[in-house]
Amino acid sequence: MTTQTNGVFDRTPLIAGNWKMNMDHSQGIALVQKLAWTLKDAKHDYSRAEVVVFPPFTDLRSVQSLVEGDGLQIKYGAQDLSDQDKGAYTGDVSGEFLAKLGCSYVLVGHSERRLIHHESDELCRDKVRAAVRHGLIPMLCVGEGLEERQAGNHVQYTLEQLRGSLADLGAGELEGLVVAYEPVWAIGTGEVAGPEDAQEMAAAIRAELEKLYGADFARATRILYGGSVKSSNVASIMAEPDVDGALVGGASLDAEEFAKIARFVQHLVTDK
Ligand SMILES: O=C[C@H](O)COP(=O)(O)O
Repeated sequence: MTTQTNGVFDRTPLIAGNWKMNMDHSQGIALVQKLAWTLKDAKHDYSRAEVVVFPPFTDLRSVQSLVEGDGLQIKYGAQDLSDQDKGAYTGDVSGEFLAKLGCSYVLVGHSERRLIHHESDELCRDKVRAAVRHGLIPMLCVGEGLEERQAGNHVQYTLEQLRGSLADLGAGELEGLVVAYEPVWAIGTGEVAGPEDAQEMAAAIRAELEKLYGADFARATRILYGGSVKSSNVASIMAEPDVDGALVGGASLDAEEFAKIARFVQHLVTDK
């Protein structure tokens, strides 16, 4: 990644909106349209802060038509994918299909998949591999629960998830990988990890990536923070040198608020 920087490294900040199971396809179109207009009015420079949305599967074709038809610079991705490419896997969605819908990214191992659907590190690893196989950039989510945080094991726990979800994958296969650190106790709760907590974990993740894949890979990898991010707290989180963006849930459902978050980040980069 090039152009503007966060901290001391050359990485373009990324603001991602995970809609979760919200917004049907017509609501989704309206949200993307409003987001695009709001950012256009504000003269948002996408090369300084990339903007990505993760709608539900059923919205993707509509979002694709809108983005391609109107030549929007907003990117989009899916919230999950199968580790398999095709066959008797009822209800699953192949990375091949997502690539055909123009998805750039795919979330892997979001805490809601790990907790509600009991996805293991091994399955996440196979999903990362499936994403890469189809030219999708995996946005791998990791993060501890309240129990690990209170026991002081949060770094160890999160790095174990990271290693397990990337096991046997080589640096060459993972170009563009994005890691999202999401402390589960801060998701949708209004509790935000302090900027220093986000930095502590982002730095630990980067150091681990360096051990696994070397310094160049670690320097190029974007690490996002997720958990109750809003326009009122994004600036302090983004001021940390190892935090390269945000994975936003609830606040991404409001086009004006989400645009404001992206605008703040772009200004931080521009004003540096
Ligand atoms: O994917 C997004 C994260 O789970 C954060 O969600 P939230 O911003 O609603 O806390």
